[in-house]
Amino acid sequence: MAANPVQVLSKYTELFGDTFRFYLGGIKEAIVTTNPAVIQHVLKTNADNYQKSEIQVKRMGHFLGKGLLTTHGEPWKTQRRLIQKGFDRKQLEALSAIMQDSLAESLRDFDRQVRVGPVDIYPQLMKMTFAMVARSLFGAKLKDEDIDVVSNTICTVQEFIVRQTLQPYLNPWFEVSGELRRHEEMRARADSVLMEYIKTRRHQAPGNDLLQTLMDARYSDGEGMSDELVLSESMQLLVAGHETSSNALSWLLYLLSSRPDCLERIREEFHSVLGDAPLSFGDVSRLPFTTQVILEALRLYPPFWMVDRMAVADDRVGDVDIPRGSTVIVFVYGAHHAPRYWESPESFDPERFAKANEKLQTPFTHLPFGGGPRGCIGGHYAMLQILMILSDLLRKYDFQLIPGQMIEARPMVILRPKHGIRMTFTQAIARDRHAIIQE
Ligand code: HEM
Repeated sequence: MAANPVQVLSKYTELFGDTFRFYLGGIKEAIVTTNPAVIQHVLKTNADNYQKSEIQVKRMGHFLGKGLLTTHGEPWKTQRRLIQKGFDRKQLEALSAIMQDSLAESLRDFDRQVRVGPVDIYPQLMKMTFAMVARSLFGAKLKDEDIDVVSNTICTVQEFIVRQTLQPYLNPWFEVSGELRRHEEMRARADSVLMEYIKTRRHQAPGNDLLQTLMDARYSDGEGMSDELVLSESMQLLVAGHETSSNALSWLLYLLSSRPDCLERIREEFHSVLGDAPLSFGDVSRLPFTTQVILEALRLYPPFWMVDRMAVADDRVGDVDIPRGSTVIVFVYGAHHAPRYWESPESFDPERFAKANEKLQTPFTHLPFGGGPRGCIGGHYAMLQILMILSDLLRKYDFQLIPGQMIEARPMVILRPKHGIRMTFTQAIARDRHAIIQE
Protein backbone atom coordinates (compact mmCIF):
# COMPACT_ATOMS: atom_id res chain seq x y z
CA MET A 1 0.00 0.00 0.00
CA ALA A 2 2.78 2.45 0.90
CA ALA A 3 4.72 1.56 -2.26
CA ASN A 4 1.84 1.85 -4.71
CA PRO A 5 -1.59 2.69 -3.31
CA VAL A 6 -3.08 3.20 -6.79
CA GLN A 7 -2.30 -0.40 -7.73
CA VAL A 8 -3.68 -1.76 -4.46
CA LEU A 9 -6.88 0.32 -4.52
CA SER A 10 -7.45 -0.56 -8.20
CA LYS A 11 -7.18 -4.25 -7.33
CA TYR A 12 -9.56 -3.88 -4.37
CA THR A 13 -12.04 -1.98 -6.55
CA GLU A 14 -12.00 -4.89 -8.98
CA LEU A 15 -12.46 -7.40 -6.16
CA PHE A 16 -14.92 -5.63 -3.86
CA GLY A 17 -16.86 -3.28 -6.13
CA ASP A 18 -17.06 0.48 -6.50
CA THR A 19 -17.39 1.27 -2.79
CA PHE A 20 -15.66 -0.68 -0.03
CA ARG A 21 -14.31 -0.21 3.47
CA PHE A 22 -10.88 -0.92 4.79
CA TYR A 23 -8.89 -0.02 7.83
CA LEU A 24 -6.18 2.55 7.17
CA GLY A 25 -3.06 1.37 9.00
CA GLY A 26 -5.28 -1.29 10.58
CA ILE A 27 -6.95 1.34 12.80
CA LYS A 28 -9.01 4.00 11.11
CA GLU A 29 -12.00 3.11 8.97
CA ALA A 30 -11.85 4.46 5.45
CA ILE A 31 -14.41 4.18 2.69
CA VAL A 32 -12.96 4.07 -0.79
CA THR A 33 -15.27 4.95 -3.65
CA THR A 34 -15.38 5.32 -7.41
CA ASN A 35 -19.18 5.43 -7.42
CA PRO A 36 -20.29 8.73 -9.03
CA ALA A 37 -23.45 8.96 -6.87
CA VAL A 38 -21.42 8.61 -3.66
CA ILE A 39 -18.76 11.02 -4.96
CA GLN A 40 -21.34 13.64 -5.91
CA HIS A 41 -23.00 13.32 -2.50
CA VAL A 42 -19.74 13.70 -0.56
CA LEU A 43 -18.11 16.43 -2.64
CA LYS A 44 -21.18 18.41 -3.60
CA THR A 45 -24.70 17.60 -2.42
CA ASN A 46 -23.83 17.18 1.26
CA ALA A 47 -20.44 18.92 1.16
CA ASP A 48 -21.15 20.74 4.44
CA ASN A 49 -20.92 17.40 6.25
CA TYR A 50 -17.40 16.72 4.98
CA GLN A 51 -14.17 18.40 6.01
CA LYS A 52 -10.68 18.13 4.63
CA SER A 53 -8.96 15.20 6.34
CA GLU A 54 -7.18 15.67 9.65
CA ILE A 55 -3.84 14.91 8.00
CA GLN A 56 -4.12 17.83 5.63
CA VAL A 57 -5.37 20.25 8.19
CA LYS A 58 -3.02 19.28 11.02
CA ARG A 59 0.22 18.44 9.26
CA MET A 60 -0.04 21.00 6.48
CA GLY A 61 -1.49 23.61 8.80
CA HIS A 62 1.61 23.31 11.02
CA PHE A 63 3.83 24.51 8.18
CA LEU A 64 1.42 26.47 6.04
CA GLY A 65 -0.72 28.23 8.62
CA LYS A 66 -4.32 29.13 7.89
CA GLY A 67 -5.58 29.32 4.33
CA LEU A 68 -7.80 27.76 1.70
CA LEU A 69 -6.18 24.33 2.00
CA THR A 70 -6.30 24.10 5.78
CA THR A 71 -9.57 25.68 6.95
CA HIS A 72 -13.22 24.65 7.09
CA GLY A 73 -16.67 26.14 7.49
CA GLU A 74 -17.32 29.88 7.49
CA PRO A 75 -13.66 31.05 7.59
CA TRP A 76 -12.95 28.91 4.50
CA LYS A 77 -16.13 30.12 2.71
CA THR A 78 -15.23 33.77 3.28
CA GLN A 79 -11.64 33.32 2.08
CA ARG A 80 -12.73 31.28 -0.94
CA ARG A 81 -15.18 34.00 -2.01
CA LEU A 82 -12.51 36.68 -1.76
CA ILE A 83 -9.73 34.70 -3.47
CA GLN A 84 -12.01 33.46 -6.26
CA LYS A 85 -11.87 36.98 -7.72
CA GLY A 86 -8.19 36.44 -8.47
CA PHE A 87 -9.12 33.65 -10.88
CA ASP A 88 -12.04 35.21 -12.72
CA ARG A 89 -12.01 35.90 -16.47
CA LYS A 90 -10.90 39.54 -16.15
CA GLN A 91 -8.05 38.71 -13.82
CA LEU A 92 -6.87 35.78 -15.98
CA GLU A 93 -6.78 38.11 -18.97
CA ALA A 94 -4.62 40.50 -16.95
CA LEU A 95 -2.38 37.66 -15.74
CA SER A 96 -1.77 36.39 -19.29
CA ALA A 97 0.92 39.05 -19.88
CA ILE A 98 2.84 38.20 -16.67
CA MET A 99 2.60 34.51 -17.53
CA GLN A 100 3.89 35.04 -21.06
CA ASP A 101 6.87 37.08 -19.83
CA SER A 102 7.72 34.46 -17.25
CA LEU A 103 7.47 31.71 -19.87
CA ALA A 104 9.69 33.58 -22.32
CA GLU A 105 12.37 33.82 -19.63
CA SER A 106 12.04 30.15 -18.64
CA LEU A 107 12.24 29.09 -22.29
CA ARG A 108 15.60 30.84 -22.70
CA ASP A 109 16.96 28.63 -19.94
CA PHE A 110 15.18 25.54 -21.34
CA ASP A 111 16.66 26.23 -24.76
CA ARG A 112 20.19 26.26 -23.32
CA GLN A 113 19.58 22.91 -21.62
CA VAL A 114 18.06 21.10 -24.59
CA ARG A 115 20.87 22.19 -26.88
CA VAL A 116 23.31 20.25 -24.67
CA GLY A 117 21.39 16.94 -24.90
CA PRO A 118 18.36 14.99 -23.65
CA VAL A 119 16.54 16.35 -20.59
CA ASP A 120 14.23 14.94 -17.97
CA ILE A 121 11.14 17.01 -18.72
CA TYR A 122 9.63 16.72 -15.24
CA PRO A 123 11.99 19.05 -13.32
CA GLN A 124 12.25 21.34 -16.36
CA LEU A 125 8.49 21.81 -16.55
CA MET A 126 8.23 22.14 -12.80
CA LYS A 127 10.70 25.04 -12.88
CA MET A 128 8.70 26.66 -15.67
CA THR A 129 5.30 26.35 -14.01
CA PHE A 130 6.57 27.32 -10.56
CA ALA A 131 8.12 30.53 -11.85
CA MET A 132 4.88 31.31 -13.68
CA VAL A 133 2.64 30.78 -10.64
CA ALA A 134 5.09 32.64 -8.36
CA ARG A 135 5.17 35.65 -10.71
CA SER A 136 1.39 35.56 -11.19
CA LEU A 137 1.24 35.91 -7.41
CA PHE A 138 4.05 38.28 -6.56
CA GLY A 139 4.44 40.15 -9.82
CA ALA A 140 6.86 40.20 -12.70
CA LYS A 141 9.64 41.65 -10.57
CA LEU A 142 9.96 38.59 -8.34
CA LYS A 143 13.66 37.74 -8.48
CA ASP A 144 14.97 34.40 -9.75
CA GLU A 145 16.96 33.78 -6.56
CA ASP A 146 13.84 34.36 -4.43
CA ILE A 147 11.86 31.96 -6.61
CA ASP A 148 14.59 29.36 -6.00
CA VAL A 149 14.48 29.80 -2.21
CA VAL A 150 10.69 29.45 -2.07
CA SER A 151 10.55 26.58 -4.55
CA ASN A 152 13.24 24.59 -2.68
CA THR A 153 11.48 25.20 0.61
CA ILE A 154 8.11 24.05 -0.69
CA CYS A 155 9.56 20.87 -2.22
CA THR A 156 11.59 19.98 0.87
CA VAL A 157 8.84 20.78 3.37
CA GLN A 158 6.24 18.92 1.31
CA GLU A 159 8.40 15.79 1.26
CA PHE A 160 8.85 16.11 5.00
CA ILE A 161 5.07 16.34 5.51
CA VAL A 162 4.62 13.18 3.42
CA ARG A 163 7.20 11.40 5.65
CA GLN A 164 5.44 12.64 8.78
CA THR A 165 2.17 11.26 7.42
CA LEU A 166 3.38 7.92 6.09
CA GLN A 167 5.68 7.20 9.04
CA PRO A 168 3.89 8.85 12.00
CA TYR A 169 5.90 6.70 14.46
CA LEU A 170 8.97 8.75 13.48
CA ASN A 171 7.45 12.06 14.63
CA PRO A 172 8.96 11.96 18.15
CA TRP A 173 12.33 11.27 16.51
CA PHE A 174 11.90 14.21 14.12
CA GLU A 175 11.45 16.45 17.17
CA VAL A 176 14.39 15.12 19.16
CA SER A 177 16.78 14.98 16.20
CA GLY A 178 16.08 18.60 15.24
CA GLU A 179 14.66 17.66 11.81
CA LEU A 180 11.33 19.29 12.60
CA ARG A 181 13.12 22.49 13.69
CA ARG A 182 15.29 22.54 10.56
CA HIS A 183 12.21 22.40 8.37
CA GLU A 184 10.49 25.07 10.44
CA GLU A 185 13.52 27.33 10.02
CA MET A 186 13.54 26.73 6.30
CA ARG A 187 9.89 27.71 6.08
CA ALA A 188 10.59 30.84 8.18
CA ARG A 189 13.34 31.88 5.71
CA ALA A 190 10.98 31.53 2.73
CA ASP A 191 8.32 33.46 4.69
CA SER A 192 10.65 36.35 5.30
CA VAL A 193 11.58 36.52 1.60
CA LEU A 194 7.91 36.75 0.57
CA MET A 195 6.94 39.05 3.44
CA GLU A 196 9.42 41.60 2.10
CA TYR A 197 7.43 41.73 -1.17
CA ILE A 198 4.14 42.07 0.72
CA LYS A 199 5.40 44.92 2.91
CA THR A 200 6.96 46.72 -0.04
CA ARG A 201 3.74 46.42 -2.06
CA ARG A 202 1.77 48.14 0.70
CA HIS A 203 3.68 51.35 -0.20
CA GLN A 204 3.77 50.85 -3.96
CA ALA A 205 1.42 51.46 -6.86
CA PRO A 206 -1.02 48.54 -7.26
CA GLY A 207 0.01 45.64 -9.49
CA ASN A 208 -2.25 43.44 -11.61
CA ASP A 209 -1.19 40.18 -9.92
CA LEU A 210 -2.81 37.87 -7.38
CA LEU A 211 -1.03 39.58 -4.49
CA GLN A 212 -3.00 42.70 -5.32
CA THR A 213 -6.27 40.72 -5.32
CA LEU A 214 -5.45 39.41 -1.86
CA MET A 215 -4.52 42.87 -0.58
CA ASP A 216 -7.55 44.62 -2.08
CA ALA A 217 -10.04 42.03 -0.79
CA ARG A 218 -12.41 43.36 1.88
CA TYR A 219 -14.53 41.50 4.44
CA SER A 220 -18.11 42.61 5.09
CA ASP A 221 -16.87 44.96 7.86
CA GLY A 222 -14.59 46.74 5.38
CA GLU A 223 -11.38 45.30 6.86
CA GLY A 224 -8.72 43.69 4.66
CA MET A 225 -6.44 40.67 5.23
CA SER A 226 -3.45 41.05 7.55
CA ASP A 227 0.03 40.69 6.04
CA GLU A 228 0.34 37.32 7.79
CA LEU A 229 -2.85 36.01 6.20
CA VAL A 230 -1.85 37.33 2.76
CA LEU A 231 1.42 35.45 3.22
CA SER A 232 -0.13 32.13 4.25
CA GLU A 233 -2.78 32.28 1.50
CA SER A 234 -0.06 33.01 -1.07
CA MET A 235 2.08 30.16 0.21
CA GLN A 236 -0.90 27.80 -0.01
CA LEU A 237 -1.63 28.84 -3.60
CA LEU A 238 2.02 28.16 -4.43
CA VAL A 239 1.85 24.74 -2.77
CA ALA A 240 -1.43 23.79 -4.50
CA GLY A 241 -0.33 25.14 -7.88
CA HIS A 242 3.36 24.32 -8.10
CA GLU A 243 3.50 20.68 -9.10
CA THR A 244 0.10 20.02 -10.65
CA SER A 245 0.36 21.68 -14.06
CA SER A 246 3.95 20.50 -14.59
CA ASN A 247 2.79 17.00 -13.84
CA ALA A 248 -0.08 17.23 -16.28
CA LEU A 249 2.25 18.63 -18.95
CA SER A 250 4.85 15.90 -18.44
CA TRP A 251 2.32 13.10 -18.95
CA LEU A 252 0.79 14.99 -21.84
CA LEU A 253 4.10 15.24 -23.71
CA TYR A 254 4.77 11.60 -22.93
CA LEU A 255 1.41 10.55 -24.42
CA LEU A 256 1.89 12.79 -27.46
CA SER A 257 5.36 11.37 -28.14
CA SER A 258 3.69 8.22 -29.50
CA ARG A 259 0.77 9.95 -31.22
CA PRO A 260 2.04 11.95 -34.21
CA ASP A 261 -1.55 12.17 -35.51
CA CYS A 262 -2.70 14.12 -32.44
CA LEU A 263 0.44 16.20 -32.42
CA GLU A 264 -0.18 17.23 -35.99
CA ARG A 265 -3.79 18.25 -35.27
CA ILE A 266 -2.71 20.27 -32.24
CA ARG A 267 -0.06 22.08 -34.27
CA GLU A 268 -2.62 22.81 -36.98
CA GLU A 269 -4.92 24.26 -34.35
CA PHE A 270 -2.21 26.45 -32.79
CA HIS A 271 -1.14 27.56 -36.23
CA SER A 272 -4.61 28.56 -37.40
CA VAL A 273 -5.70 30.22 -34.12
CA LEU A 274 -2.45 31.83 -33.00
CA GLY A 275 -0.18 32.04 -36.03
CA ASP A 276 3.10 33.17 -34.43
CA ALA A 277 1.46 35.21 -31.64
CA PRO A 278 1.71 34.21 -27.96
CA LEU A 279 -1.36 32.60 -26.44
CA SER A 280 -3.54 34.59 -24.05
CA PHE A 281 -6.71 33.86 -22.12
CA GLY A 282 -9.03 34.87 -24.97
CA ASP A 283 -7.60 32.06 -27.12
CA VAL A 284 -8.42 29.24 -24.72
CA SER A 285 -11.99 28.65 -25.95
CA ARG A 286 -10.77 28.61 -29.57
CA LEU A 287 -8.62 25.51 -29.12
CA PRO A 288 -11.19 22.71 -28.74
CA PHE A 289 -9.09 19.77 -29.93
CA THR A 290 -6.06 20.67 -27.81
CA THR A 291 -8.39 21.06 -24.82
CA GLN A 292 -9.80 17.56 -25.50
CA VAL A 293 -6.25 16.17 -25.52
CA ILE A 294 -5.45 17.82 -22.18
CA LEU A 295 -8.65 16.51 -20.59
CA GLU A 296 -7.84 13.01 -21.82
CA ALA A 297 -4.29 13.20 -20.44
CA LEU A 298 -5.75 14.37 -17.11
CA ARG A 299 -8.10 11.38 -17.20
CA LEU A 300 -5.30 8.86 -17.73
CA TYR A 301 -2.88 10.57 -15.31
CA PRO A 302 -4.83 12.70 -12.82
CA PRO A 303 -2.23 14.68 -10.80
CA PHE A 304 -4.42 14.24 -7.67
CA TRP A 305 -5.08 10.51 -7.87
CA MET A 306 -7.41 10.78 -4.89
CA VAL A 307 -9.07 13.37 -2.67
CA ASP A 308 -10.09 12.65 0.89
CA ARG A 309 -12.71 13.94 3.30
CA MET A 310 -13.78 13.27 6.88
CA ALA A 311 -17.46 12.87 7.81
CA VAL A 312 -18.52 15.34 10.51
CA ALA A 313 -21.80 13.51 11.32
CA ASP A 314 -23.26 10.08 10.44
CA ASP A 315 -24.46 10.03 6.86
CA ARG A 316 -25.93 7.62 4.35
CA VAL A 317 -25.95 7.64 0.56
CA GLY A 318 -27.84 4.86 -1.24
CA ASP A 319 -26.98 1.76 0.75
CA VAL A 320 -23.61 3.11 1.94
CA ASP A 321 -23.39 4.09 5.62
CA ILE A 322 -20.78 6.71 6.39
CA PRO A 323 -20.22 6.85 10.15
CA ARG A 324 -19.12 10.10 11.78
CA GLY A 325 -15.31 10.46 11.81
CA SER A 326 -14.68 8.06 8.95
CA THR A 327 -12.49 9.03 6.05
CA VAL A 328 -13.93 8.92 2.55
CA ILE A 329 -11.37 8.41 -0.17
CA VAL A 330 -12.63 9.54 -3.56
CA PHE A 331 -10.43 7.33 -5.73
CA VAL A 332 -10.09 9.69 -8.69
CA TYR A 333 -7.69 7.45 -10.63
CA GLY A 334 -10.08 4.51 -10.19
CA ALA A 335 -13.08 6.52 -11.46
CA HIS A 336 -11.04 7.70 -14.47
CA HIS A 337 -10.09 4.12 -15.39
CA ALA A 338 -13.40 2.36 -14.65
CA PRO A 339 -14.52 0.18 -17.60
CA ARG A 340 -18.09 0.80 -16.48
CA TYR A 341 -17.87 4.47 -17.42
CA TRP A 342 -15.14 4.56 -20.07
CA GLU A 343 -14.87 2.38 -23.15
CA SER A 344 -11.34 0.92 -23.43
CA PRO A 345 -10.32 3.01 -20.41
CA GLU A 346 -6.58 2.44 -20.86
CA SER A 347 -6.44 3.81 -24.39
CA PHE A 348 -5.65 7.45 -25.12
CA ASP A 349 -8.63 8.78 -27.04
CA PRO A 350 -9.20 12.56 -26.99
CA GLU A 351 -12.46 12.09 -28.95
CA ARG A 352 -14.13 11.10 -25.67
CA PHE A 353 -14.17 14.79 -24.81
CA ALA A 354 -15.46 16.02 -28.18
CA LYS A 355 -18.62 18.11 -27.86
CA ALA A 356 -20.61 15.50 -29.82
CA ASN A 357 -19.74 12.86 -27.18
CA GLU A 358 -20.56 15.01 -24.15
CA LYS A 359 -23.79 13.11 -23.47
CA LEU A 360 -21.92 9.79 -23.18
CA GLN A 361 -20.12 10.99 -20.06
CA THR A 362 -21.42 10.19 -16.59
CA PRO A 363 -21.18 13.18 -14.23
CA PHE A 364 -18.61 12.82 -11.44
CA THR A 365 -16.47 10.25 -13.27
CA HIS A 366 -13.94 12.80 -14.59
CA LEU A 367 -12.54 14.68 -11.61
CA PRO A 368 -9.04 16.02 -12.34
CA PHE A 369 -9.98 19.28 -10.60
CA GLY A 370 -12.13 17.65 -7.91
CA GLY A 371 -15.75 18.69 -7.65
CA GLY A 372 -18.26 20.67 -5.60
CA PRO A 373 -17.53 23.83 -3.65
CA ARG A 374 -13.99 22.74 -2.72
CA GLY A 375 -13.00 21.90 -6.26
CA CYS A 376 -9.84 23.47 -7.65
CA ILE A 377 -9.88 27.26 -7.51
CA GLY A 378 -7.02 27.38 -10.04
CA GLY A 379 -8.58 25.11 -12.71
CA HIS A 380 -8.98 27.79 -15.39
CA TYR A 381 -5.58 29.23 -14.57
CA ALA A 382 -4.08 25.73 -14.93
CA MET A 383 -5.69 25.18 -18.34
CA LEU A 384 -4.37 28.54 -19.50
CA GLN A 385 -0.92 27.71 -18.20
CA ILE A 386 -0.82 24.27 -19.82
CA LEU A 387 -2.04 25.63 -23.17
CA MET A 388 0.43 28.50 -23.06
CA ILE A 389 3.44 26.28 -22.38
CA LEU A 390 2.31 23.61 -24.85
CA SER A 391 1.72 26.15 -27.61
CA ASP A 392 5.23 27.57 -27.23
CA LEU A 393 6.96 24.21 -26.91
CA LEU A 394 5.21 22.62 -29.89
CA ARG A 395 5.69 25.59 -32.17
CA LYS A 396 9.36 25.86 -31.27
CA TYR A 397 10.48 22.22 -30.97
CA ASP A 398 10.11 18.72 -32.28
CA PHE A 399 10.62 16.21 -29.50
CA GLN A 400 11.28 12.52 -29.06
CA LEU A 401 11.11 10.12 -26.16
CA ILE A 402 14.49 8.50 -25.45
CA PRO A 403 13.85 4.81 -26.18
CA GLY A 404 14.36 2.03 -23.65
CA GLN A 405 13.58 4.00 -20.49
CA MET A 406 11.16 2.79 -17.85
CA ILE A 407 8.16 5.11 -17.50
CA GLU A 408 6.20 4.49 -14.36
CA ALA A 409 3.77 6.55 -12.24
CA ARG A 410 4.60 7.07 -8.58
CA PRO A 411 1.55 8.01 -6.56
CA MET A 412 2.76 10.23 -3.72
CA VAL A 413 0.55 13.26 -3.03
CA ILE A 414 0.79 13.79 -6.78
CA LEU A 415 0.99 11.10 -9.48
CA ARG A 416 4.60 11.77 -10.53
CA PRO A 417 6.68 9.98 -13.16
CA LYS A 418 8.79 7.74 -10.92
CA HIS A 419 11.99 7.74 -12.95
CA GLY A 420 11.38 10.99 -14.85
CA ILE A 421 10.71 11.21 -18.60
CA ARG A 422 13.76 11.81 -20.78
CA MET A 423 13.34 13.46 -24.15
CA THR A 424 15.33 15.19 -26.86
CA PHE A 425 14.19 18.51 -28.26
CA THR A 426 15.28 19.85 -31.62
CA GLN A 427 14.28 23.07 -33.37
CA ALA A 428 10.96 22.48 -35.15
CA ILE A 429 11.14 22.38 -38.91
CA ALA A 430 9.39 25.54 -40.12
CA ARG A 431 6.01 24.57 -41.47
CA ASP A 432 3.92 26.79 -43.64
CA ARG A 433 0.75 24.77 -43.31
CA HIS A 434 -1.40 26.94 -45.51
CA ALA A 435 1.11 26.56 -48.30
CA ILE A 436 1.17 22.79 -47.80
CA ILE A 437 -2.64 22.59 -47.81
CA GLN A 438 -2.86 24.72 -50.95
CA GLU A 439 -0.28 22.58 -52.73
C1 HEM B 1 -3.47 20.67 -13.69
C2 HEM B 1 -3.41 21.44 -12.64
C3 HEM B 1 -4.23 21.27 -11.38
C4 HEM B 1 -4.93 20.18 -10.94
C5 HEM B 1 -5.08 18.82 -11.62
C6 HEM B 1 -5.54 20.55 -9.67
C7 HEM B 1 -6.36 19.71 -8.91
C8 HEM B 1 -7.00 20.09 -7.75
C9 HEM B 1 -7.93 19.26 -7.03
C10 HEM B 1 -8.33 17.83 -7.40
C11 HEM B 1 -8.37 19.97 -5.96
C12 HEM B 1 -9.41 19.54 -4.93
C13 HEM B 1 -8.79 18.88 -3.73
C14 HEM B 1 -9.86 18.40 -2.76
O1 HEM B 1 -11.05 18.40 -3.08
O2 HEM B 1 -9.47 18.01 -1.67
C15 HEM B 1 -7.70 21.25 -5.98
C16 HEM B 1 -7.86 22.23 -5.04
C17 HEM B 1 -7.16 23.41 -5.05
N1 HEM B 1 -6.33 23.87 -6.04
FE1 HEM B 1 -5.85 22.91 -7.76
N2 HEM B 1 -5.17 21.82 -9.36
C18 HEM B 1 -4.38 22.31 -10.37
C19 HEM B 1 -3.81 23.57 -10.46
C20 HEM B 1 -3.93 24.54 -9.50
C21 HEM B 1 -3.32 25.84 -9.57
C22 HEM B 1 -2.46 26.32 -10.74
C23 HEM B 1 -3.64 26.50 -8.41
C24 HEM B 1 -3.27 27.88 -7.95
C25 HEM B 1 -2.54 28.75 -8.57
C26 HEM B 1 -4.46 25.61 -7.62
C27 HEM B 1 -4.99 25.91 -6.38
C28 HEM B 1 -5.83 25.09 -5.67
C29 HEM B 1 -6.36 25.44 -4.34
C30 HEM B 1 -6.03 26.69 -3.53
C31 HEM B 1 -7.19 24.38 -3.95
C32 HEM B 1 -8.00 24.27 -2.65
C33 HEM B 1 -9.34 24.89 -2.87
C34 HEM B 1 -10.23 24.90 -1.64
O3 HEM B 1 -10.10 24.03 -0.78
O4 HEM B 1 -11.07 25.79 -1.58
N3 HEM B 1 -4.62 24.44 -8.32
N4 HEM B 1 -6.89 21.30 -7.09
